[in-house]
Amino acid sequence: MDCNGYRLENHDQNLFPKPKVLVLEPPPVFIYHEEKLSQKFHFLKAWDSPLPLDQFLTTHAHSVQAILSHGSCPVTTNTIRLLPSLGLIVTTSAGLDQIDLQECRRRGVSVAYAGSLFSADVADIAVGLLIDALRKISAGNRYVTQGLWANNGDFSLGSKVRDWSLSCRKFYWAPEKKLLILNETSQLAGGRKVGIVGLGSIGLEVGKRLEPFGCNILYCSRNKKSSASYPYYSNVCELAANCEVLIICCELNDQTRHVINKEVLLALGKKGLIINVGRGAIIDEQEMVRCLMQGEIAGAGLDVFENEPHVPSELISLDNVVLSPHRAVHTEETLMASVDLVIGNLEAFFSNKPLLSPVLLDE
Ligand SMILES: O=CC(=O)O
Repeated sequence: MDCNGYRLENHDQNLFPKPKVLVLEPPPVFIYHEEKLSQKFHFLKAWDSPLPLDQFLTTHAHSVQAILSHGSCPVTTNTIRLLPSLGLIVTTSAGLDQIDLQECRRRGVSVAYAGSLFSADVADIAVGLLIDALRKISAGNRYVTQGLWANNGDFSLGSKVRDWSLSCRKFYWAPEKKLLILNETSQLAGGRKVGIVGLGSIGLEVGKRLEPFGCNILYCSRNKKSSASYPYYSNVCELAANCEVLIICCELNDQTRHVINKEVLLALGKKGLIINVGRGAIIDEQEMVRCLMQGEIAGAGLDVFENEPHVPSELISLDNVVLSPHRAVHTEETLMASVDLVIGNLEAFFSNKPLLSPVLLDE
């Protein structure tokens, strides 16, 4: 038995009750893997109770030592204050904007999170959205499924992932082949310029995936990264002015809320494309919708929105916008890994051992 009064393995439920963990709203790991999680812990399901949240929390105030949370479930000052025995919040997300970290710091509540568990999956979606928006894959799908192709419609052209400058194009006539040959080596003028906002683990994975496409990567983040050789911009507006695609990979906090504003979008320009796999509120969404509608930017690929699951209706009808339901983080495989990480963190906490993926709160 550990010093919290729990035995995590082979427990007799009467002698050694399972540790109680509060769930405010069920994260996908809980929805898909409740049975596995429930073998070890007793979950108090706030969303399932007829009691109003505050009353539910007050009822269980002294038995809740841990909360299981997720990216779109706020853990507020009020919730933390109503739980005097709370010692841990484990969130299945990499983002932490939904948790009042200041209150956690003040109260000495530890936080565990997903760290870089999902970074590769998120980067895959970022690149997928980019290629889709440039080459109009989803728009093409609609065109075919709506029967427009069969009706002799005209589907508009997309543009290259690898940008070629017209001035460098060279064609020559090869009489033996009776062909007009495009001289590729002499005409590669340099890749499409992609600006990454936030060069953390997701941003680095995005860069790694786009380099083989011949893209020129630029980035902007809080600090210049000594490990990255990409050109650095301290100002996001300058970055936008110097690239054709802007990919948002940073976290949401007071400094990054609406950092992609009208000025940045106009700097990105009429041929510019914006991809967001960070958080919706990093972009001023209303302004982005206006820019898309008025052709101030060329298109967007969006996995996150300001008021999820609500997506501005204007975006739904636009063919230059690709939408995804905030699923960049999850694949079947990472969801399984996420369950193990949640269990590992909760077991560590209830056994007074170091957390597997702690958030460093003392900054
Ligand atoms: O968006 C999801 C996450 O932060 O993990």
